[in-house]
Amino acid sequence: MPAYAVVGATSWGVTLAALLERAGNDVILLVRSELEARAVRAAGGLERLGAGPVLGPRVHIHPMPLTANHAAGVSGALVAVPSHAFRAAVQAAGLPRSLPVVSAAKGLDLETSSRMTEVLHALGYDPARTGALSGPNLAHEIIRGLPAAAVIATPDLELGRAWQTALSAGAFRVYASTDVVGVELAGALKNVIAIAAGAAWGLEFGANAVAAIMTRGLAEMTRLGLALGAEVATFNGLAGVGDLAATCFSPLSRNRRFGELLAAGRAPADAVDEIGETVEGAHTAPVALRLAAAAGVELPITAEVAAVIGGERTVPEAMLRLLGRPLAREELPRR
Ligand SMILES: NC(=O)c1ccc[n+]([C@@H]2O[C@H](COP(=O)([O-])OP(=O)(O)OC[C@H]3O[C@@H](n4cnc5c(N)ncnc54)[C@H](O)[C@@H]3O)[C@@H](O)[C@H]2O)c1
Ligand SMILES: O=P(O)(O)OC[C@H](O)CO
Repeated sequence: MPAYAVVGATSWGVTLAALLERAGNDVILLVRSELEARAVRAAGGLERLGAGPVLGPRVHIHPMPLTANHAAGVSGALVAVPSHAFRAAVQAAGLPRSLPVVSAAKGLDLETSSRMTEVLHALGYDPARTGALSGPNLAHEIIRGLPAAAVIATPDLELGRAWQTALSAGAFRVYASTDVVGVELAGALKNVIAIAAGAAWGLEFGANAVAAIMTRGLAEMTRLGLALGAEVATFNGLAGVGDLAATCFSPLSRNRRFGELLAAGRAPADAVDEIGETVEGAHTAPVALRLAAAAGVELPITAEVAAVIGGERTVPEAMLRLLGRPLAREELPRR
């Protein structure tokens, strides 16, 4: 029986463990402590997912690290912790360096501006066997069995096909890609644009304004992606426009809700506390700006989001600055 490891009993980690099990795999869910293992076993998952027990008998919940005994039967690992905890979680998980490892996180490393697969490479994992999973994937919907699609990017399409089979279960459909850079960048950058969309919802600007933010946001995500070696098509796919749409429109999105709270005048730290879960875009905005400056690319929406998070201006001031930019031709990145 194929077996896979999932690192992190987060909303997405538990959902991925459930999907792998539903697709017929044995799963080892690696958690931070025996105490956490007991809590996840007792709940059959995570209470905050609001779906009741979702993990069956083929999901084995163990504290990190992966033991040599368990590692022998594992075909691959998915890492589903927030990007700020990614490096430490991978180190603690003790995954063999030869194992295919996929990042399911949607963020960039604050210290090094790296993508999560670059963090894996820096830790000694084989670039040919690492990849990224992304797409319009709100865990709360997927865990209830609602239809959704994702994209898994690996340098080698054969490896991607194996992941597709491992993860596609019921109404969850996984597509394969070889554009690791694009899938990772799209997944991270869309969170920042979703904060701006949330702010527009919070100010009751309406669907026209949100659609404009999404469209111009997609243009700046694509510009940066192209400058960093991604393919334009990826930004028109599930990891790009697909995830951007889900995140900007769904009230379930933490990034959107964060933007709404900022628009209501909440301090960024208070808004994160109130949400009580991961808000990746808040960390990604300044990193994206650093990458853009180094690549000579302009990211106007991201810059305003970073300025609001940095306490330099209020949401209404940021919106006025975006609306007051010089009139321009509608340039859409194509290459
Ligand atoms: N939740 C979703 O719908 C969803 C969907 C797709 C991708 N993602 C991505 O998955 C990553 C994790 O997000 P999430 O929503 O599943 O997280 P979450 O908000 O459910 O959990 C984050 C919290 O989990 C706890 N945690 C558990 N194990 C941890 C570990 N090993 N290291 C650090 N913290 C740990 C911490 O308390 C942390 O604050 C993010 O990068 C997110 O963008 C999330
Ligand atoms: O709740 P968010 O904003 O972190 O979004 C979750 C997923 O990334 C949506 O695809």
